[in-house]
Amino acid sequence: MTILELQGAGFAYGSRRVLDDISVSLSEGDSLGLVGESGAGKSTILRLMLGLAAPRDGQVLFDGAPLSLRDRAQMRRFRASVQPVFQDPYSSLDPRQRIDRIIGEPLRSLGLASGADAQRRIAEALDSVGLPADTARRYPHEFSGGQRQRIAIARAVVSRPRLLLADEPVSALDVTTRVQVLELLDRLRRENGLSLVMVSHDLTAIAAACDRTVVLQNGRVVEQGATATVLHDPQDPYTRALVDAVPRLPR
Ligand SMILES: Nc1ncnc2c1ncn2[C@@H]1O[C@H](COP(=O)(O)OP(=O)(O)OP(=O)(O)O)[C@@H](O)[C@H]1O
Repeated sequence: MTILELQGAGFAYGSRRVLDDISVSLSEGDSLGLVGESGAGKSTILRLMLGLAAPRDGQVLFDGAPLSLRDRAQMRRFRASVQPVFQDPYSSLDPRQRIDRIIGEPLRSLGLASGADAQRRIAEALDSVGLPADTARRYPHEFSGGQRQRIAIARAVVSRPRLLLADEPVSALDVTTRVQVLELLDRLRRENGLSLVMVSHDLTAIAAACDRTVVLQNGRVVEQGATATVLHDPQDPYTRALVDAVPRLPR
């Protein structure tokens, strides 16, 4: 079943059009990479997919129904189902809050669990990202970048979402940690049937995490398909230039 779909979506900041006629859909278990040079519109697509902005043209469908930012019941289901993971695990975690409070935030704001039930779900989320239970009682500054990104991912999965939207989730991390966080995302997908949209400049990360890839140029889709095909047999000259800029792509 389709979880989230953009149908002919267009967007503009003021009079400046930045997206045109974008159609992409995510079903259970799908993983989709969004690539394209800086300014191509990747983050803006994530904003539409997260319900942080409404498209000027076309529509966003959630479980087959148009997403309405004013429909509170629908937005509550949407927020529990579709969760973001941000780029920078340093600035995305409030340094004054204990980890259990940070991870429990979606449970509180969505009214999903409280008290012992919430603590159980926080412990489960920590376990699912490979962090020990005592992490809950500590503060962000006690953790490395990779551990912080695991904490951010624990916060993203605590509401038991169906879809994660990740904007450059590994670009702030060193190479070894990158691989570990990509493996974690892959395991969460396999074990929990999670779907993933990932924006990245790093085509190696896209190749590791995403079955399908959409290539954007100036707010338009120039190519989309199976990641292996898009990266190893690009049809569009723009995609070819992106791929040629990477010294070695894994086969
Ligand atoms: N708040 C804003 N106000 C005005 N223009 C914006 C705003 N945010 C983004 N833009 C413009 O919209 C276009 C698309 O930006 P967007 O951030 O979606 O691209 P991107 O592909 O994610 O880029 P990057 O890889 O650099 O993050 C760019 O031309 C950008 O300058």
